[in-house]
Amino acid sequence: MSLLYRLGRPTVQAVNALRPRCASTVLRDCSRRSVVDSRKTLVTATQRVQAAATAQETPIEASGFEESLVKRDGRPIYLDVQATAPMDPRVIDAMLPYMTQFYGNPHSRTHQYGWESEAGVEKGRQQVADLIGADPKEIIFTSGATESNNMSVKGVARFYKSKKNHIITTQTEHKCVLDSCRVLQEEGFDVTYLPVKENGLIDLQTLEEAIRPETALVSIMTVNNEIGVIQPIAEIGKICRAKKVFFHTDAAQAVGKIPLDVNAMNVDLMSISGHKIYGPKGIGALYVRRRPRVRLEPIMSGGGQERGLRSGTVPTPLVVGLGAACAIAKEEMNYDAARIRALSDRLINGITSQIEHVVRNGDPDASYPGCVNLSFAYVEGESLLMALKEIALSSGSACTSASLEPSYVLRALGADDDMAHSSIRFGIGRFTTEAEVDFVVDRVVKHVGRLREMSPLWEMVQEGIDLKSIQWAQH
Ligand SMILES: Cc1ncc(COP(=O)(O)O)c(C=O)c1O
Ligand code: FES
Repeated sequence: MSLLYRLGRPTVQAVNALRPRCASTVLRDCSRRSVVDSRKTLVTATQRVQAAATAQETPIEASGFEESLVKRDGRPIYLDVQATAPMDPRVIDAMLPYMTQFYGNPHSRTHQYGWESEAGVEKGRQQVADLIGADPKEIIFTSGATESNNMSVKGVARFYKSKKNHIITTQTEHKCVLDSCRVLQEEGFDVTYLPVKENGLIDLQTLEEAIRPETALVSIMTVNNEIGVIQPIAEIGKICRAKKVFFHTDAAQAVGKIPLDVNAMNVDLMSISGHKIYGPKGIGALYVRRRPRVRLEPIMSGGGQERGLRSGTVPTPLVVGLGAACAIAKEEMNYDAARIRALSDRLINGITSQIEHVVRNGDPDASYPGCVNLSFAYVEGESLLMALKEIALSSGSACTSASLEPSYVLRALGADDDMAHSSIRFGIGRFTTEAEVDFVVDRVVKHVGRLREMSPLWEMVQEGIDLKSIQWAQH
């Protein structure tokens, strides 16, 4: 059988040695898209990759790091787990029999192949439900969090359209929530985009005041994908329940990473994504509360699978993989959390103890430690990303990484454009090692230092000039 089977229960080291070849650099992700940068020149992602490859780099001193510890296959270190995470080999182990042996259609009721497959799907449903304190009947399988978010926002709004026409969300949601809201606005709905405070968190009183008798839904994400802040979900749930408004949360970056309980938190709809929790891509789930019952208009029409809410044959191997990923996350959440926090502290302390003018974006306490977003003043984020080509990083979300526009999330926090342009997101996950973090700290410190030495602004700062006092010539 496969190498995975021969390994038995993998250790972190074994898992790391086997790390799937999925490290997509931010630049490669968007190879077919072209974008207009803030200076209005057309830049294709391919050109940017070439620029990165040919970037003239002043050689930096040998680091003294054992290269073999951090470079397993000659590819960059993967520090972009918010974009996607490598699959846990135990997940692949669970999925394989459903691709080889148990390949029946889970909706076939007339023979054993169907029953076997159905049993796999129902086990997966139970495992997903167990992770968030739900009943398995409340779990609907989808293709990912994008679909779950579309279903929740558009589905609830459209179902209750005759009675209610107002939706509340925040300015820092994932694009798929924001764009679903824009579509609803075109259909005549009214949407409130709540601002966030400087620390990235919403103000609960502002939320409460925004709720009207005609509000159908509040949609607020649990963990932000760019800055890692954790919104006060239980408090938001309490407010929504008291006001009898449905509460949806996009928990794509939170499920399996922090403890969540849909009942304790009064969540009515919760979006889940497989590939953010070391499961397969192309699968996700939506928790839909049964009591009090949430109704939604389905987006997909067809065979009426998934309680009529999501027609289409349920992909058994993917569901089994998502279930296994949830079961592992539940089992190992405390272990992972402690490891990731230690690595995160190591990264932040390593960088901030050696370079000044580094700002951590987002509330340092109410945040998931595996998502560290830092702004390096007087350094252009894009240049730093290109210099750090030994590390797969992103300046924000993968979907918008082709754009050189500063992040709308950082802007919503009130960051000025310069700081928003100089930000980098470090994503630490289950398979990140200490040696990798040390390597990253070493490279970041060296390259930030080198880029600052080339910056006239940095020179002025060193000379004690207050940049804010300068009258720049206007052309
Ligand atoms: C917060 C958040 N919501 C939704 C998504 C979309 O998830 P999926 O790729 O499963 O559609 C992502 C992925 O980037 C995310 O980070
Ligand atoms: S993949 Fe995360 S923002 Fe699109």
